[in-house]
Formats: sequence, C-alpha cells, structure tokens
Amino acid sequence: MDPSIQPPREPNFALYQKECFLLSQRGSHPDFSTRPDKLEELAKEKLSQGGWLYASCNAGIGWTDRANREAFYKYRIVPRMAVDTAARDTTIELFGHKINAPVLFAPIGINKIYHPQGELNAAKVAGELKIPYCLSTAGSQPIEDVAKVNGDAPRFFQLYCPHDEELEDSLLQRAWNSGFDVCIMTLDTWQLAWRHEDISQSNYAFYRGIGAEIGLTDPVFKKRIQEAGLDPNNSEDMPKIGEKWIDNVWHGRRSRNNRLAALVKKWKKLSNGRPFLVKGIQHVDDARKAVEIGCDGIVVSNHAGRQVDGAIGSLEALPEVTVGDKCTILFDSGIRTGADVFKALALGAKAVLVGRLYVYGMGIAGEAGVRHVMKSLLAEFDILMNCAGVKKIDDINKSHLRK
Ligand SMILES: Cc1cc2nc3c(=O)[nH]c(=O)nc-3n(C[C@H](O)[C@H](O)[C@H](O)COP(=O)(O)O)c2cc1C
Ligand SMILES: O=C(O)C(=O)c1ccccc1
Repeated sequence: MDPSIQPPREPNFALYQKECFLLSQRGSHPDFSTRPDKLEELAKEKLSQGGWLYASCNAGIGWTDRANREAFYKYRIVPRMAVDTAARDTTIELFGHKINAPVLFAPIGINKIYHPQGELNAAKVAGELKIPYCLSTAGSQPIEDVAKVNGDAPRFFQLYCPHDEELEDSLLQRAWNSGFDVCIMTLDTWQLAWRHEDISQSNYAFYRGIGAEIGLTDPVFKKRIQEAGLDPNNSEDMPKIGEKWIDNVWHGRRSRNNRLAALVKKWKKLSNGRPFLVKGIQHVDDARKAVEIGCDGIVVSNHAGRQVDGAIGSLEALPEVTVGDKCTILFDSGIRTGADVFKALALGAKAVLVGRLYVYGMGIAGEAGVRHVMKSLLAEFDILMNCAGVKKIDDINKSHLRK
C-alpha cells in the first residue's frame, strides 16, 4: 500500500487487519477467531466447565441476554459516502484522559476461573492499547498488582458497596493510591440473580475462596478474618473466608441507595473531585437521580442480561436515558462487533464497555487471547468508520442510524 494514501497516525487499529491477513497466509494464524460466535465456541471448548458456565450464565431463561442482541439488530447503519476518511481518528477524551478508542474493559469478577493470571491479562492489554481498564471489587488479583501491569493507561475501580464502612474506606483508599481515579458503583447486583445453571452446579467460586483476593490483601478485611478466628493460610478456612468476603461486600444490611449521595461525596473528597459513576441504569428517572446526587456519569447497562430476566435490551434504554447534556453516558451489555460500538455511540454513548468478549479471549489464550479479541474489535470499528464514511468519533450521531 502506498503510505501516502493513509497518512501515518496513532493509533492505527485497522493495521491489525493486515496482520491477520498475513498470519493466516503463513498458516500461523493464532487458534482464535475474529467471529464472536466462534470465539464463544472456542471458549466453551477451552474453559473449565465451571469457568464456561459462570461466564455464559444469564438470569433466568436468558431472555434479557437475547433482548440485548436483538436490540442491536433493530438498528441499521446508514453509510455515508464521499467523506474523506483516510486519516480517521478513533481517540476520545474521557474524564480528562486521552484514550485510543471509545472502548473500555468492563469490570468482570473472579478472572482466575478463566486463566491463572486472571485480571492481569486484561489489565496489561488495556495498558498497551491505552484504553481504560475497570477492576471489579470481585477481582481475583490484588488492586496494587493490577495497577502495576496496567502501565500508564487510565484505571477505573468498580465498587460493590460493602456494608462494612471501614472496609469500604479501605478499598477506596487502596484504589486511589494505586491510580484508579474513576469510581463506578454497580447498582444492579445487590445479590446475584437466579441463574439456573450456576445454581444447579453450585458454581460459585467465591465459596471456594476464589475471588476474595482483594479482601485477603486488605488490612481491614484481614482484621475481620482474624476477629472471626479464621486463618487464610489454612485451606480448610478458605470457604468460610470466601463466604465472609461475599457477606461483607454484597449481602449488605446497611441501607443502600440513600447512602449513595454520601458515597459520591466521600469519593470526591478522597480523589480531589475525580468522577463517580453509577452502573446498571435503564430508566431515565434513575439517570436523573444519579445526576441530582452529583454523579459525573452513568453506565447504561443490564449487567449482560445476568440480573433481571425478561428485561428490555440495554440498547433500547440508551436513547431513552436523556441526560447526555448533564453527565457522561457510557453503555454496555451485548457489544460483540465494531458495528455494535458504532450503534451505541450513535445513540448517545460516549464510550462502551466490553465484557464477555474479552473473557472469552482470556479463556482461549490468556493475555494473547485478550489482545487478539480487543485488537480485532478496535480494528473492526476503525475499518467500519472508514467504510461508513465517518472521520472522527464526534461525527457519529443519530443520522447514521435507522430503526
Ligand atoms: C462473567 C461476568 C462477570 C461479571 N462481573 C461483574 C462484576 O464483578 N462487577 C460488575 O459491575 N459487573 C460485572 N459484570 C457485568 C459487566 O461489567 C458488564 O456490565 C457486562 O458484561 C457487559 O455486557 P457484555 O458482557 O455483553 O459485554 C460481569 C459480567 C460477566 C459476564
Ligand atoms: O457474576 C456477576 O455478574 C458478578 O457481577 C459477580 C459478582 C460476584 C463475583 C463475581 C462476579
């Protein structure tokens, strides 16, 4: 290709297309696919039964998961021609950070059930790609270790609000000290939903002590363990420690939503005013409430269809949540392709979070799998922008979509 046709620019995700072409010509294309359905099949083959079940499990009979995908199908892109898109720009500014694409790693708990290095795989790749990594409170690697491999890319911390306030303070402080400068509190998962497959297989890793790593490295939680006479060095105590972690973080007895405003203030004070978001919003009134209590953004999400069975597709909620002039709107649940990213942006999202896709990549090939999946998604999105006649992210709007 004549380099003058495509002026050099950073990042050029579309180049990954060429990399894939060449690798497959040499017969050395990695054993993963660029098709999301195929990735899912490969992940199913590679993952442990428990890992696969946990990643793929939905609330109830899976109707919300289906609705998430169907919502994308209902919108079609209207490509535009005669736009000079040779030098596209996929970068955006998000909460003061310049990032390479409007895509984030969604917070996903207990990654060690997908790969021994767990969250480190994804945090490392996020750092390379310069897109934000969001660590879950239910992560299976300590906050500090995740930060170390993430380089200088932005880091967000997802909070499952502990009912132990001292523990909450400690988690937020640790996150802040480790450079996580945006806090996202998840509102849709005060308990795990009725998920048939997980229930029938008793598939809850945290009751086997996996997923309590952030607790086990926390001074306050360590004190709680000691007070309960439990020993983290004794493997027989691990199920009880896991249970204690879950009980401290989720099965909260403290009143919930009326504490939110105080939590926003707490984070703002600790972080000198850095952003606080709530995740799991599907109704405009809840979005307005979030703005009222001082949130800087919301994540329109239904937790990948894992919480309320029979709910609307998350993308259906996106155009209804009309607070885009008052706060930043992020979106997730069901993103599988570059076109999906494009549609969510056209409907008002500033950026999207990706969950299962990268989990499947991790299950297939650890860090290399995450890298492949995310680079493929970003390349596909970049190339779609070129083909659909869009030069930069801000140019994507409702006029590019038809329902
Ligand atoms: C296996 C799995 C674990 C998850 N764990 C968390 C979590 O710990 N905290 C959280 O806020 N959301 C969690 N989520 C929800 C994701 O952050 C995100 O909302 C969702 O995965 C996006 O949909 P997608 O997977 O279709 O991209 C989890 C989702 C999955 C699939
Ligand atoms: O399974 C989930 O959806 C989730 O949010 C979670 C909660 C606790 C531990 C791991 C994941």
